[in-house]
Amino acid sequence: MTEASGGVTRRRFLGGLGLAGGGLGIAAAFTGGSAAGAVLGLVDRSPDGRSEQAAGAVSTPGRVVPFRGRHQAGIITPAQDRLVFGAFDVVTDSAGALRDVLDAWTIAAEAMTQGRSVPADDGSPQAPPTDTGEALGLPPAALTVTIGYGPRLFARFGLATRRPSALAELPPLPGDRLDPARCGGDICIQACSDDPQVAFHAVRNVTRLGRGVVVLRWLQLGFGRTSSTTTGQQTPRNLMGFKDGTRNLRADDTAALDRHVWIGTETDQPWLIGGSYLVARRIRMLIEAWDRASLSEQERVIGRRKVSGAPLTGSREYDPPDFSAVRAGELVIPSDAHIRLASPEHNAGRRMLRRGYSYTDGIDLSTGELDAGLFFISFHKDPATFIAVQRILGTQDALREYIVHTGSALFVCPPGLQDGESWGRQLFGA
Ligand SMILES: C=CC1=C(C)c2cc3[nH]c(cc4nc(cc5[nH]c(cc1n2)c(C)c5CCC(=O)O)C(CCC(=O)O)=C4C)c(C)c3C=C
Ligand SMILES: [Fe+2]
Repeated sequence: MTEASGGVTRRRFLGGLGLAGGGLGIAAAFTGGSAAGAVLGLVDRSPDGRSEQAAGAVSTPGRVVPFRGRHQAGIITPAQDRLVFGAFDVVTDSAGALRDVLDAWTIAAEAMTQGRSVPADDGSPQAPPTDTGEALGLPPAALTVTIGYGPRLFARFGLATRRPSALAELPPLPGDRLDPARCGGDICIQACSDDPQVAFHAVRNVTRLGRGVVVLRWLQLGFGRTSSTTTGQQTPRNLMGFKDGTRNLRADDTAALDRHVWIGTETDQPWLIGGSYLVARRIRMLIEAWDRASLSEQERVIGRRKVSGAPLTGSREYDPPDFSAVRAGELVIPSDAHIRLASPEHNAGRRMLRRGYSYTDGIDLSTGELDAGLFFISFHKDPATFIAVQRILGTQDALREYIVHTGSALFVCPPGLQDGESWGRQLFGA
């Protein structure tokens, strides 16, 4: 399954992450940029050896989402059906070791998004296989691997001068019932794919490549994307049964993305221009209580019709909500309706890109109720937007009765990589 092309140094580096001496091999590989795959003799997983992108097709499961570009994939690229989100703690004190891992992750992530295995060693039966193997034969399935860095990382490894001032732990927010075991992290990897096994394979393999340098702090699986990020996508439904993402920012609205999502020249860290802040919130839905609420109560809570997704002031999904409409002396969209309180009209024009997923982690053993809900992910030019909106939602939103925030994290996602760049080089600045 492998092709011997890397020699002993690279085999050791990539196979067992023997970091000593490995950096050189990786640096050489990056000078080939996107040709690194050929240099390293990557294994093509697809049965016929071709990616559908090469053949000009755009449909899943063979779809390849380009790994490199101005922005990281996995932010405004079309939301896939599945998510595996890993938050890692860095457990080494060696900046060089961390950098080497990030460089190895770059090569592995680029390969996997192309439907290839983690770059191979010489296939020695005496060593564990470089790639764990469960994605062999599976197509790329639109895999994206997106990296982000948490606030605490910048207090170490000489990175203080690279920290953007907007990156700090999220403050306690009203209504939080956070489980520390589901919060924070030094690095996040968001793997999205239309195939759950492909997404899992990506996080499993970066975890393995990082052994001794990073450890998983928490992991969240998601299914059924709960927002659309492109105009071509139908609005999906969340576990409350409502269409979620109707008024989301769209990939083709570049002016709005520049204003609300992408870090721009206002940052004190120019290396982050083109990146974005990622907020992750694990929000449990009290599904049993929700399912006992009448349809009209559910629609008043959200401010939209359940079946059509239309605002209570309209008849079709994309009708703009009229927040001033009054019927029989009452606001048609109630004052505590979720879409009113979250709207830019109510938040000084603030908007965000939502890219969350539904989750279920079985049942809450203490009550026998479902532990299921929304793994909310949003992207921001400035995380202050999330804080401001959540302060309002956490104190006034009618939805509060049916949800609990149980996990929380903030990361800054750097911009996309150019040919020849790696995550390690990008973070440490050459
Ligand atoms: C702080 C940000 C937000 C959290 C947390 C949040 C949780 C949450 N939302 C839903 C369901 C829906 N949200 C909808 C719209 C919507 N939600 C937010 C922000 C947060 N939601 C925004 C910014 C918006 C868009 C507002 C606008 O631009 O007008 C909708 C309506 C459909 C849509 O526009 O997407 C639903 C439904 C749940 C169930 C939930 C927590 C579990
Ligand atoms: Fe919402």
